[in-house]
Amino acid sequence: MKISIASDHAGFDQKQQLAAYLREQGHEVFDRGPENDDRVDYPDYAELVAHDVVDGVAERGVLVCGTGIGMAIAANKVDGIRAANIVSPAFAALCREHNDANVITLSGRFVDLSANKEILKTFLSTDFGGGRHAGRVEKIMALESK
Ligand SMILES: O=C(CO)[C@H](O)[C@H](O)[C@H](O)COP(=O)(O)O
Repeated sequence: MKISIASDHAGFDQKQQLAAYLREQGHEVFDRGPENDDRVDYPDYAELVAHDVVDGVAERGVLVCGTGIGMAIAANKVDGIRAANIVSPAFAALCREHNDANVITLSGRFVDLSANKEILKTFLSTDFGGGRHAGRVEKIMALESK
């Protein structure tokens, strides 16, 4: 799968490790930065990954900040993005099955690397359930033009 990933300074270490993990798993990874842990502003990186996803450069996006919250708020401002801030594999499965999330945002400060790897694996391997969820996701996307 083609995956775009980025972080801010708080998520930098885990972003590096998660990008390597995804490559080991055979994914094609576009690392949109940053290249070190100097302090940066997370919306700048959320924007890069969100555009990769809506432009079709990547099928999914991964964003890591201190909590994942700021990244989710920022990414969801881009039309076409359904970003979910996830801290457990169960929620990772549900954000795919029910919400067809195309971007996952992770916490680099409150969730450890091995838990985030498990969360990411679940996010990438779970399909959208469709059915009763499809109309709800369509209604979410229609909000962009209201
Ligand atoms: O947006 C966030 C909180 O919702 C992220 O966790 C950021 O990484 C955090 O705000 C960065 O904070 P810092 O004090 O500038 O390191």
